[in-house]
This record gives sequence, structure tokens and C-alpha cells, in this order.
Amino acid sequence: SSFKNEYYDYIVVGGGPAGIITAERFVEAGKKVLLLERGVGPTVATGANETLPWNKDLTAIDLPGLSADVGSLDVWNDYMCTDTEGMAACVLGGGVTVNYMVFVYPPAHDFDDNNNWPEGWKWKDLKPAAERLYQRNPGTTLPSADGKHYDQGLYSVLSKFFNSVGWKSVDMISQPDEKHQVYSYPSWNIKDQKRAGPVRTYLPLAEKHSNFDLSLSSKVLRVVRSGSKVTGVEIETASKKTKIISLAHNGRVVLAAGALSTPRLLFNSGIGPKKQIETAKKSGINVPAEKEWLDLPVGLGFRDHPIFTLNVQTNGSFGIPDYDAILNGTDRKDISLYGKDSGLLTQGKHRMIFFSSNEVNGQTRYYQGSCAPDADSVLEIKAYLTHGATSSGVLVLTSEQKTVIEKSPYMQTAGDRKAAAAFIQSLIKDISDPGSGLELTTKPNITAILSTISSGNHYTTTAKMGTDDGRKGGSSVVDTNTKVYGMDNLFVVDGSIHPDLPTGNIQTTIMVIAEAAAERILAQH
Ligand SMILES: Cc1cc2nc3c(=O)[nH]c(=O)nc-3n(C[C@H](O)[C@H](O)[C@H](O)COP(=O)(O)OP(=O)(O)OC[C@H]3O[C@@H](n4cnc5c(N)ncnc54)[C@H](O)[C@@H]3O)c2cc1C
Repeated sequence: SSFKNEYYDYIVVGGGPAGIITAERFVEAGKKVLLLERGVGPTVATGANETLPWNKDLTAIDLPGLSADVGSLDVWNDYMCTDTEGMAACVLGGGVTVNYMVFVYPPAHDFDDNNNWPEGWKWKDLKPAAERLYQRNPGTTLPSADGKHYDQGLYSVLSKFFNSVGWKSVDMISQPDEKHQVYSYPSWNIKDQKRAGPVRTYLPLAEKHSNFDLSLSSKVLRVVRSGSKVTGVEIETASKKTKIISLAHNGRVVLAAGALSTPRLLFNSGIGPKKQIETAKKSGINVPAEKEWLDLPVGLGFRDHPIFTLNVQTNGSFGIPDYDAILNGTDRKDISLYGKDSGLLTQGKHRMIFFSSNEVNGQTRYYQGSCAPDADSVLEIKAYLTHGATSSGVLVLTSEQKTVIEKSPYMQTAGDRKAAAAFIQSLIKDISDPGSGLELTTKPNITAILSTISSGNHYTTTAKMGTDDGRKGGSSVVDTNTKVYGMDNLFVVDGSIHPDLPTGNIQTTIMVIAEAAAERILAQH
């Protein structure tokens, strides 16, 4: 693309969910907007041409029934970032393009307890933003047009089990505040039988306007500063050429590169702990002169949901779909049902989501369980320790420009360890009851389960929002208008700014916060 220098009121960096949503809202407000995304487009409408052999309008990424197997798709390696710690996607749509589509409406308590979200960001303040999101991108627990849930062997076994131990069935969309001893059909980010998300539900609205430009394969290296003012961004194009795009007078840069990549952009721009800025400089980035460095706690306070995995043998009748047959078109039965907007292929990976909580020393911690078939009659529970967890870690930069974990964000506090052990133990006890019809596939060993943690991939808090200015010894990098402390016109809107973890999978909360952030930013422009 040819960039129009000194034209854009807003340069948004990163075309993940947060970036697309904010960019679209700026466009609607009549601002001239450039959205810069380092990756390519994953849908036919955004330039992908690797479509399914049996449907030339759909890529494998679009088809909900293949999302469980997304890691085996040819495009997986093309889409995943190679310079972040943990998993992130470097493709238009960000994580939402490759994720398992679990779409958890956040409960009010996520914002209202623990005092982590500042005034102005409580649920009463955010509810209108959530409603704007749900109107465009509602999610569904029943994606099949014929009104049926498919492949219900797992759900049938597990719902019986949970009923027998006193849990109850809820609809996680219409009852988002029910998060204790409840289970639900999964809510998925699916619309019109396809993977939804801002690439489908927001981007086309922006593209209707002449004041919107999207540039793919455009990796931003840093923001260009003159003291506290951002004047533009330096980008690297697909052919490895660098160039500077300048903002309009009074323009703004909004970072939405994700919680693992926004810190790199800040370090590269002279914002963060001194050591990280020095590392950025060593890596060859043209960082500002030292007198312009802003000492803010970027990368500190890094958080994520730890996952504990349980595999359970059941007496149910279910298994893993034949993904090859779906991909190559030989699974005629499911493909023909999909042709009628129905059936297994309209659904995502999981068959049930459950939630619960426990209290240890006065602190309530929440848990989400995502349940999917693992083998014939064997199910896998991915149990996440979520909202209320008190651990945090540190994310830093290497001189190869990779973000890496210096201190793990998982299970750092005695409270987290005690609470997670108690929750898993009680689940194991119920599963191991001879009458349950269930049995762990390996000998129940709580220490082994707790020490084999996998990442939730729900990263937050690397550029925290709050009222305690990080330059003055506080923990916050952005203020309650999402503006970076010490800067006049630099904002952050992605998962980095969340000061707390949500109770469930995070993408819905990411989108709600982006909706709210766009409104705050526009209110002063
Ligand atoms: C494998 C996986 C499975 C997941 N499963 C679920 C799930 O089922 N449900 C759920 O709710 N959440 C899930 N998540 C998490 C969810 O997808 C992310 O939390 C969410 O996408 C974060 O949104 P974001 O806008 O903050 O950042 P991202 O989604 O990371 O988007 C950042 C965007 O910025 C771009 N970018 C980065 N650096 C630059 C740069 N320098 N210049 C230009 N562009 C840049 C990236 O390419 C990307 O498009 C999953 C994540 C992963 C990785």
C-alpha cells in the first residue's frame, strides 16, 4: 500500500480483536484511520486463497468443526508468531483466528470484586460496551440451524455426573453471573455457521468507509516520538524495507499488538524498565535518546490462567471426529448436513464447559473446565485457575527481539497453590467415587497434576491500567483513559491493560474492553 503521511488521525497497531474493534469505532466517528497488521488475511474476503476442497468460499479456519484440529492445519505455522513467549497468532484477527472459539460472557464480579479494575471500569460502566459487542458478535450455544446439539455422548455422561454431585445446568450466555458449581453447553464465537470474531463482524463495516485503510504484512517496529508526543510509527514491510508513517497533527497511535507483543513495541519506543530499553537498543532498534526514556513497569505484573489437565475414562459413547475426512471432503454425511447449515461441523471442539469456585483465606478463586473428547469414551478436562488467582510474573525482551518469560506467572502464591490443590482434589474425589461411572486414566496424583501446568494463552497485565502512575512507583502503565503515562497521544487497548484475569476464556472480555476503550479515547478527541 502507499501510506498517506500526515493524514491519519489514528494509527492502530495490530489487527487482532482489540485492534479491529477500536479501529472500526474510530472510523465510524469519522476519523481517518490506518490499521497496521503484521500478518496476512485468513478469510477469502481478506485475501486467503487456500480454501476447502469442497467449498471455495471457506478456508479451514472458517469451519467450526475443524477448530479442534487447528494445530494440524497447514496454515498453523504460517499464522503463529515466532517471536513471542507462549502462543500468539501473527495473522489478521490475532488469536481469534486460531483459537478454540470458546466465548465466555464475563460475569459482573470479574470487574467488581478484588479492586483491580479502577473506577470507571466496573461492570455498570462496561455493560453498554458489552451490549454493543454482543449485538454484532453474540456467540452461540446452539450454532446448528436445525436447533440440535450434535455428538452429545460426552455431555450426557458428564451432565449425569455433575447432577449427581449437586451441580446445576445453566446457559452460560443468558446466565453469565452463575459461576459456581454449574455446567453449560459451550458458548462459541460462531455466527452463520462460521468462525466469527471482528474480522467478520467489525472489519467489513470499517471497510465500507473511505477514511479507513488496512495494511497487511506491515510490522510496526516502534512508535516515533518527539518527547512525550508520538509523531508516527516505523514499520517493516514484507520485503523487509523500513519506513516511517507520520500522524496527522493531533493524531494518535493506539497499540493493540497483544499482551505478548505490545510490551516489545513499548520497549522499542523507549518506554519500560531501563534494562528492557537497553536490550531493545542492543537489538538494533532506533530507540529514542536516553533522556526521553519513560521508566514504566511494562512487562511486570504479567498474568495468565494456568491449566491443569485430567483425562477421564467414561462408559459413554463418543470419540474424536475424523478430521482428515472433513478436510478432504470424504465425510459426506457431515458435509452434506453442513450444506444445510446444520450438524457437527457447525460446532467447536468442546462439548461442555463448567465453572466453580472456592474460598481460601477469604479470597475467592474461580475455575473453568473445558471438556472435549480425547479418545473413544475418554474425555479431557482442561481445568483453568481463573479470576481471583493472585500470581503474576515478568515478561522481558531478548536482544533477538523475542519476548520471553523471566518469571513464570503461574502458581507463585501459597494461596493459589492451596486453592488449586483443594479444587482439583475435590474434583478427583467425586470422579473416583465408585458410583460415578468415571475413572481417571492415570493414578490420581494431585502433585503431578498440579505441577504439569500448561499455559492458558490468556495473557494480560503487561501494560496495566490503573490510577497509580508507574513513573511514581505505582504499578500502572496506562491511565483510566488507556493513555500511556507520560505520553500525550499514545494508547493501549489490548489484553496488556487488563488489571485482572477473567473467570473464563478471555476473548469476549478483550472485545468488551476494546469497545469501552474506543469510547474513552474518542471522548477526548
Ligand atoms: C491457541 C490459542 C487458543 C485460544 N483459545 C481461546 C478460546 O477458545 N477462547 C478465548 O476466549 N480465548 C482464546 N485464546 C485467547 C485469545 O485468542 C486472545 O486472548 C486474544 O486473541 C487476544 O486479543 P488481543 O487483541 O489482545 O491480541 P492478539 O489476538 O494477540 O492480536 C494482536 C495482533 O497484533 C498483531 N501484531 C503483533 N505485533 C505487531 C506489530 N509489531 N506490528 C503489527 N501488528 C502486530 C498480531 O499479528 C495480531 O493480529 C486463545 C489463544 C491462543 C493463542
